[in-house]
Amino acid sequence: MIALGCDHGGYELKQEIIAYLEKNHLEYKDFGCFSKEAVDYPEYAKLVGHAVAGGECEKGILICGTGIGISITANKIKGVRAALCSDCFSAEATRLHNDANILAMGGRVVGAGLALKIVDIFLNTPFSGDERHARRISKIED
Ligand SMILES: O=C[C@H](O)[C@H](O)[C@H](O)COP(=O)(O)O
Repeated sequence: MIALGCDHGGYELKQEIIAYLEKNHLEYKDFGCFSKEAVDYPEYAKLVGHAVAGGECEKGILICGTGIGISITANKIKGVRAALCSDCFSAEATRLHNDANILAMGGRVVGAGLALKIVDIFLNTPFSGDERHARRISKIED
């Protein structure tokens, strides 16, 4: 199950991601927001962050205008490793090296074509399992 959340700056891109997930028969839970009306991104970062950290959802995707505020907020929740990505290399590396469990993007930064490629890579790249990366992640958790 993939947790989705956004603010008004990420709403349109989230709709594109929902279409992608549905096309690929991937289960998701949408925590809002549900329109382009202005809202406060910390509310949605909190909902998605807790859903992922608590185990209700395996991964999450958060989108605000830049992806910055929503990722800053999500990373304050213990157990969340949110990665702000605007390129494919980072999306792959953060899964391989950081075992990131939330992808953050900026709806005002990346176009839908690139964003969907980033989502695809993020969802389909496993953690490498390398000892050095596991050791560093455990230091994050500490
Ligand atoms: O980091 C914050 C996000 O990019 C927000 O989406 C952004 O600050 C919202 O800006 P505004 O209220 O001007 O639409």
